[in-house]
Amino acid sequence: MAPKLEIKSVNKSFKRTRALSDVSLTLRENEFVSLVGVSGCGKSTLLSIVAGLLDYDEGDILVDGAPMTGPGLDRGVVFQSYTLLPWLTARKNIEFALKAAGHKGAECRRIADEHLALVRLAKFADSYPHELSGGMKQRVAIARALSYRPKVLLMDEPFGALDAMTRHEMQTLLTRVWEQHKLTVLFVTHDVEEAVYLSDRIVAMTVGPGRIKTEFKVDLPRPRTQEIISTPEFMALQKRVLATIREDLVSDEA
Ligand SMILES: Nc1ncnc2c1ncn2[C@@H]1O[C@H](COP(=O)(O)OP(=O)(O)OP(=O)(O)O)[C@@H](O)[C@H]1O
Repeated sequence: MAPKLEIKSVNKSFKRTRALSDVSLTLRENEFVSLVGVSGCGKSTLLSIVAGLLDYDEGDILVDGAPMTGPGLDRGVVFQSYTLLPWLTARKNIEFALKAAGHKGAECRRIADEHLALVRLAKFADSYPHELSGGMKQRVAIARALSYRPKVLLMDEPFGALDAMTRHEMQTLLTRVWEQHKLTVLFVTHDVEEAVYLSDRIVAMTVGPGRIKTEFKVDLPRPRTQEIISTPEFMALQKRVLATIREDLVSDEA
């Protein structure tokens, strides 16, 4: 299948820190890939670079075969902090993004409502962000990122600020939306269970400098429900990924 996102030999240094060293990664169409690794291994740096929000020193990034030159509507971005505009309702937040993508009047409303229904928030279309819970705000952010049909969805710890129950609900919702919409997703998380549950492939990064260490293919059947978390296959893979990350914690302490 054709690659949707190609990251080729990317290097990035901040003043004193070599944040990324020769990072290469390719995502196929409809592939869900998670980045995991100890704090400081460069996960967020890589995602911000791919989003076009951060410069990089060397390398190439291609989205659907075209060189990436900055932020663009070919990539949808969802961060941990809810990036909704507080003075706009849920619907207007989505319409705002759709207008930027070139959609007009009634069409914006139709697409916004369709995506609010997708994340089960149809009844909250006229609510302002301060009237919504954390999970609801993040659902609006996901609806907004999907509304303009990006080629790739970039998510940085999108459920990190949510309580465990809401987090599980959001994971289930994201899996459902991913299955319906055939999305290509690059997902950053600290939570290995979340990575195994959601992903087709898990890429473990390592520190000093940040680079790719190992990849794990997730061969668990789909569609997945939360019950899969307690199966021996799931737990065995989770253990292997955790062991790889823990090696870095041990070498840090040594
Ligand atoms: N704006 C910046 N200025 C200087 N150094 C930075 C900056 N942003 C990140 N770094 C450094 O780059 C390295 C990678 O940071 P990054 O935030 O990408 O890691 P991470 O894996 O996402 O960490 P975490 O899991 O804690 O979010 C770290 O050493 C960090 O200190």
